[in-house]
Amino acid sequence: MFPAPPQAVPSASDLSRAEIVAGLVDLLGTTKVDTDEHELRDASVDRFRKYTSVHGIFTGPIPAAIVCPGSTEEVSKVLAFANEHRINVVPRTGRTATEGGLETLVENTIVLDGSTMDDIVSIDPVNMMVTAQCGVPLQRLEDALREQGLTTGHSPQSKPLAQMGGLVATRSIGQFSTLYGGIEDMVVGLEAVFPDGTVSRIKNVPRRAAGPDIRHVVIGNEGALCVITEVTVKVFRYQPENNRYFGYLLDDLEDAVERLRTLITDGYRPSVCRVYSPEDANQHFSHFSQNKNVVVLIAEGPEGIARATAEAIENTFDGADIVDPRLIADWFENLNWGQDKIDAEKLAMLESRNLGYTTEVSVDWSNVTALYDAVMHRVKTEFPRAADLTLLGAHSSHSYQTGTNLYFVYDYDIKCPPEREITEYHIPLNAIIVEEALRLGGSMVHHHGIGKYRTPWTREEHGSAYHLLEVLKRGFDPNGIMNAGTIYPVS
Ligand SMILES: Cc1cc2nc3c(=O)[nH]c(=O)nc-3n(C[C@H](O)[C@H](O)[C@H](O)COP(=O)(O)OP(=O)(O)OC[C@H]3O[C@@H](n4cnc5c(N)ncnc54)[C@H](O)[C@@H]3O)c2cc1C
Repeated sequence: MFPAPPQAVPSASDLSRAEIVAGLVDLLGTTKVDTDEHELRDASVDRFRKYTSVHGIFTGPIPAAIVCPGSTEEVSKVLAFANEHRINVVPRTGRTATEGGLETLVENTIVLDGSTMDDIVSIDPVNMMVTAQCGVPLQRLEDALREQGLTTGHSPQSKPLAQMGGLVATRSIGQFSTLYGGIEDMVVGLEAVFPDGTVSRIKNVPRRAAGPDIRHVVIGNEGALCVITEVTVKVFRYQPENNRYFGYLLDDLEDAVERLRTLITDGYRPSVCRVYSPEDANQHFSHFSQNKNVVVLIAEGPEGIARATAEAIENTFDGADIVDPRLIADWFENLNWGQDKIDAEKLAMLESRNLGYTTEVSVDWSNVTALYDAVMHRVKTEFPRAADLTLLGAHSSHSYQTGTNLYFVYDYDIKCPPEREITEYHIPLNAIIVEEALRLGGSMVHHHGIGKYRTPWTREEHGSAYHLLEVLKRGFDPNGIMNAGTIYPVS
């Protein structure tokens, strides 16, 4: 039995839709309050419902307004107003969310769009940090840093579109994470606004032992506790001239994962460490993958470190078939997704009725291939529409001392009306992967966030520690106005 999609929730507000809009116009003026019907419809979903939305089908509550505050003070005013009148608020920035975090589950929601708060506040090349408002796209920040020979080291595939607020709110991770870490390793300090309008600024210090690390109340909150208005992240020297690219073909997934584990646990940190199953490899590397597992690695950093890392890679993958490094470098050049690829995907979905989604989980080293095998087996034997799958595979793309992630990819032909795509295909596949990750002691979500579609398992994910999450919600959002149904299941 697979879970049902989240259900619409009636508004708890004492104000009508028109009164909410009028109140927002009073606070911000008409130019910052958008009630255009098409914009509102689009704002009711994210990429979890990309197939239904491309067909113009919007079945959930349509928000009352999209507001675009120009300052932290205006964010504070909007939240205080929403809190007083119990209006649901969904924050957004780059709108690349994939897990339903942007769905407006409650009637007459306010969508709070931070993308117009887009100043790069300061670049500090001495103390190696950059401060940016929530609406700065990561690509723009990187371009500005690279002019000074610097980089954030953060490179999610959505870098051209995703913005700093959303990147921090989802605990995002980039392709070079094994060297630079996830966003949680990069955030030095930040500013956030809480539902009652309180503005909290966590100062920038190299480290401190002044109680629990309160940055982590904000990082990964997915708009369910507060709105992030500004962030400061570390920067590093950008030295691509030292990069060395590696590719290998291996017959056996377990062998590939074991060599990766050896490399990492021996203490090496290539920026990129990826192992693709043969099925997944075929969609990226059909020109050389030969139906084998493909390993992709990049050694980077200061010259001496890059050289030592490269030597360790060559030793660890000794005996595997070597791929021409130029093929790996070329592949990286075209990996990121801008608006052009999103638009092309929309056209393709309409023309071909074939769609691809992903579910990313993590697990310790001992259980990587067990998880892969279990998911492949269950999907093939239990998923009622297995015959419609055109791709099912996985890759590991972010590795740690104790384990790695598995990023499952699945494409399918849609042989049902568009409005049933989610329940017939996406939810069952997502459920199988999440259940198997939890069964093997892993995490049900590695980097996309819980959104609204993995909430059936939030309690199981956290076990007895779910209590801590509940206390955070009660403490920071007692009226339950922040992004209802995200992280926390609707009660
Ligand atoms: C093609 C593609 C590739 C992707 N690749 C990666 C990848 O490599 N790594 C990765 O980690 N993710 C990836 N993602 C997922 C997505 O890009 C990330 O989750 C990203 O961090 C979202 O940032 P955003 O600015 O688009 O946020 P949005 O989509 O606007 O919002 C995401 C979530 O954060 C909340 N939120 C947004 N802004 C704020 C704020 N200011 N304060 C509080 N809450 C807020 C929203 O309510 C929502 O729940 C990819 C997505 C796509 C479409």
